[in-house]
Order: sequence, then C-alpha cells, then structure tokens
Amino acid sequence: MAETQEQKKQSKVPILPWMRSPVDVTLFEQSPLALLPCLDPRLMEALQDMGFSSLFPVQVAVWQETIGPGAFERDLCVNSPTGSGKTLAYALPIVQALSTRAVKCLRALVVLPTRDLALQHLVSVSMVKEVFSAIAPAVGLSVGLAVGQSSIADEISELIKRPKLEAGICYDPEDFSPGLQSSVDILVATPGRLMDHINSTKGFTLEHLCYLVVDETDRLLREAYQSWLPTVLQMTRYDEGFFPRAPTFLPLSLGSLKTIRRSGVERGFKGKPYPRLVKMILSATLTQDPSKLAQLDLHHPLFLTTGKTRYQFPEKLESFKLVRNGYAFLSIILVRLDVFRELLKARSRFILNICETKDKPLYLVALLQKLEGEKCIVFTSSVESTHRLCTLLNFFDDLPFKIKEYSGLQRQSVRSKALKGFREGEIQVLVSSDAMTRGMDVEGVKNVINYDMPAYIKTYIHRAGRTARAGQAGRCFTLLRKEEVKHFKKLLQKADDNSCPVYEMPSSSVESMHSIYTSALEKLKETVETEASQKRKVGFKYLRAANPMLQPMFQLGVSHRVGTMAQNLDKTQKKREIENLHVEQLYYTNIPIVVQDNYGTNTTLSPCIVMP
Ligand SMILES: Nc1ncnc2c1ncn2[C@@H]1O[C@H](COP(=O)(O)OP(=O)(O)OP(=O)(O)O)[C@@H](O)[C@H]1O
Repeated sequence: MAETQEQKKQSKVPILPWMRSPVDVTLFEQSPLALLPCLDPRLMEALQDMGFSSLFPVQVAVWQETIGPGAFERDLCVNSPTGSGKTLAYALPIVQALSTRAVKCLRALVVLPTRDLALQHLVSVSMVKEVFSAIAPAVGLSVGLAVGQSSIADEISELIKRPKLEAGICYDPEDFSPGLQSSVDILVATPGRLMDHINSTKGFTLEHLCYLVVDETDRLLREAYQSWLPTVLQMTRYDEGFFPRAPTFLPLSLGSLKTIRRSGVERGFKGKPYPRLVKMILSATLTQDPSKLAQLDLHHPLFLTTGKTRYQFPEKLESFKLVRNGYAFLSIILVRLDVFRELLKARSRFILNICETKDKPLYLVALLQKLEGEKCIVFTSSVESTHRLCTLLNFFDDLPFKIKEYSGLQRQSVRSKALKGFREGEIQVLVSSDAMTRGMDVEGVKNVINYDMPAYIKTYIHRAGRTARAGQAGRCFTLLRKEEVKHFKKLLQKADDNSCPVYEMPSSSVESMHSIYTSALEKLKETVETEASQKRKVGFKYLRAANPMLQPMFQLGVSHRVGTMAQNLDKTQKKREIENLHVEQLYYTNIPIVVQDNYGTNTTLSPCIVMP
C-alpha cells in the first residue's frame, strides 16, 4: 500500500529506536476472562461483578507484558485509542501483582494531569480510582486519592495511619515520626497534591513504590509542578552502590525524607538485588518527542501501539462536518439584520461574540433535533461560550430534550448535578468547554458535536473520544465556518483520516426557526447584561469573605474558593488561568490582593474592586 502523506511526514520525524518496532495491539484478540493466564479468581469475580466478561485487546497485550511472559521486565509505553480500556489495562496487572503483598505500604502510584482544577480532573481521576476500587479490595488492597478534592488534612487522614496523633500537616520536615504508616497500597494523584504530600505530609513516602503509572502522558509531561516527575524518580531510585547517594536537586524541605529505596526481592524481579520501579505510560495521543520521553528515564521500554499511524480513532467512530450553506446563511442574516445591528452597537464583548457565531446555533439546534434526543456532548472553545450557548439553546422553546452546561464557571455542586443528570439520562445534551475532553467516560454518549472547531488534532481526538467507547458506535460532528474548512482538512490529515463527509442539513430545517431564534437572541442579550451586573456584585461578596481571619483556612487547602473568586473578579486575569491555581497562601492587603500559586508565582488580583 502506498505511504500516505502523513506517514511520509512522520517517517521524517526523528523517533527513538525502540519506537520503530512496536507491538501492534491490533494483533491481539479480545480474551474471555476464563482464558486469561494466571488471573486471580478473586479478580475474575470482581471483573464479572463490573459486568466484564472479557478483556479488550490492549488489556490482553499489557497483561502479556506484565503478568504474562513479559513479567514486568520492561517499562511500557501504550498508545491506544480513546475508550479502548487503558485504565483497566494497567490497573489489573498492578492489582494482581500486589495481591500477594504481606505488608501494607504505598506500592503503586498513578499520576493524572491536573487540568481544570476542581473540574474535570476530579471526574476522570475519580474514575480511575473507581476502577481500582472495583478490583483491589477483592485481594485485600486499598486505594487512595490525592487530588485536592478535599482539604489536605482530610486527605492525610485517609492516606496515613497515625496510631496516636490526629490528622494534621507536618510543617517541620525534621519532625519525622517513624510510627506512621500508609493506609493505602495504591494512590491515584494529581501532581500538585502529590507534591504537597511529598513536601509536607508526615509518614508519606515513596520508598516502597514498585509501580508508577503516568496516564495521559503527553499532557502530564507539560505539567512541571515543582518538578514532580524528577522528584518522584529521585525518591524511588535505589542506590546501585552500597552507599546512599545524596539527593542533589531536591528542595530543602525534602532533605529529611528517605530517598533511597529499600533493597529486597519482594517483587520477585529475578536475579536483581534491588527492585526496579516499573513505569507504564499511556495515552491516546502519546508523545514521540525523544526529549520529553527522556524525562521518564524508561527502562528498556516496549512500545505498544494500535495500527500504523500515530493517532488512531476508535474503530466505530464516524466523523462528519457541517459546512454553512450559502443560501441559508444569507436568508438568516437578512431576517436577523435588525438584531445584529442592535448587538453590534453593544459594547459588551459577550455580545460581540454572539455576532461572530452567526448561524451556527441554528444549525446546532437543527442537528440536535435530527439526533432525536440521543445523548450528545457539545464542545465549545471556552467557558464563556459554553455558558452563552447553553443559555441560548434553553431559550429555544419546546425543544424535546434537556440541555445543561458543564463548565468551570459553575459551582462544583451544580456541575456534579449536571453530570449526574447526564449520566442517568435525565439530561440529553451537555454543553461543555474542553474541560471534558480527556478521560471522561459517560456511558451511552452517541454523539459528540464540535460547535467550535478544535485547534489541534489532539483536542479533536480526545473530544471525539467521548463517544464510540468500549467498542460502541458513535458519531462526531464538526460545525465549520467556510474559512475553517481548509484548516480542518489539514487537522484530520494529521490523523491520516480523510473520511469526514459533509453531513447534509437541509436549509429548510433551519429556516423554520428564524423567528424563535431572533427572540432567543434577544433574551440572551438581556441575560448577559443581567449576569454582568450580578457578577460585579458577586466580586464584592467574595472579596469581603477574603478576610485575614480566614487565612489559616486557605492554608489548609480550602483553595478552590480563591480560584473561583479570582475567576469572578477579572476576565483578563482569567486568561492566565487563575481558576486553575492551586493557591497556597492568600495575603490580604488593602490594595491589591495577591495570590501565590504552586509555581511560586504571585498574581495580583484587580485592585479596583477591592472593598476596604
Ligand atoms: N474489558 C472490558 N469489558 C467491557 N468494558 C470495558 C472493559 N474495559 C474497559 N471497559 C469500559 O470501556 C470504557 C473505556 O475505558 P477507559 O476509560 O479505560 O478507556 P481509555 O482507553 O482510558 O479512554 P481515554 O483515552 O478516553 O481515557 C469504560 O466505560 C470501561 O468501563
């Protein structure tokens, strides 16, 4: 078969030698649980309780290299499409391997990206924890979570067994108590919280760690977070000689922590005096960049991938594009001319943005109607447009499906409720920003709609991957403006995919909605104005709460509120992703307010709205 353009391009990109001869996951068959060699019967039962009767190909391939003949001898790099079952692929062998452990201590660490703090990562990280929690107790193992969902004090009491002392933070690294033990065998963590525990939690140690999983590696390697990766690697590195190697780069606060791994053969690495930390890295869009992969210090890595191209879509995913029809567009413009003139006069950037979206909302509504209430996720490019679009859609009267928004602008409780409703089928359409693109697993999502075209192929892959999961069929629609068509074509070529036909949407299906659209736009305009004035008030309210008396509370990790606060205060600051800050300290001065993030960067919040 002739090489495609993308394959030719890829062959010119320098890749690491071990990546040139991968194990092809497509050559593996789905395997019934009963035929899986060495599977612990207790785990088989747990899997059956989850409703799983067989393992997917990627899970079989990883099993072969871990519990099977591969015997964990090599580090694994897995590139497998969204929804192919990567989580269980690493969870099952780790749990099986640890099932014979005699003493409880932290032996497996799974690190996932932070993403929008307090938003998506909590969902996807919790999902990873759910998978472990569904199988680990069957063999007497326990699983913990360190993601900043609860206060650090609560987290510590979950993770560390303290015979006499109550939960608390160790501010003095010298004050190391040997009586403390890990309550968990497996920890699922995000880098920020992991570093908090490494730096401050008495009794938290990685010295027994046997397995390190870096899920969604490409994304995680972008998260430096106080050098979490080199720190973890350093803390788990055993000394080849007899004398402990002094840590060379660790921060002072880590000085008292043990960085030399215990020797032993407990993990059964034949012929090796010291246990090697086994690493597994996984993604649907795994990086091939040698410099990035070098950070992981992989041991004799084995590359497992699906198919020939770097980016693969799920087998049963169909992609379509919706391109604006010239006549329909013109007629809509004519009908809405008055509204647009009005809107253009307005100064609010929200309203100007509405103008830019032109007829897309109408096409979206027509498409949703055609999909007849099937579960859909509609992706937009920002939290603001998520909110506006969802508000607008809800002004279309009599739509026969329920639409909710899912974004970082909402309170956590509201978001959780929306997601629960969506999972349970009470809500059929979820409008979301890219917060939901990675890792999110909601059963029965039949369609993904890119209301705004994704800028990168990786974003497209992860968005589209919310459907067609676990071997199910799914469709991905992308709404395109004329000027976007070329860029979109190029984008798909990166995944070597030219099969994205135009989805026919007759102009008649949108024409009948003109008047209702006009009135919905008017209502949206009013809502946006009302919300803008409310937001100013909210700014005052939050700042009043930022009283110096509350500082200890923030230091104990009640930090999301500060993030939310910042988000509500200043739109330009938001661009710098203030909502993602994990705030360590909050200083209150009259003017201005400064928050400090995990990188040690101070960010000044707009002083003009500070209440004395
Ligand atoms: N052996 C199995 N049998 C049936 N369903 C499975 C099996 N393994 C995983 N699943 C289901 O497949 C879905 C996708 O799994 P998972 O979330 O692990 O995929 P993934 O490859 O990590 O996807 P992403 O890259 O999008 O995070 C989940 O709903 C999971 O419950």
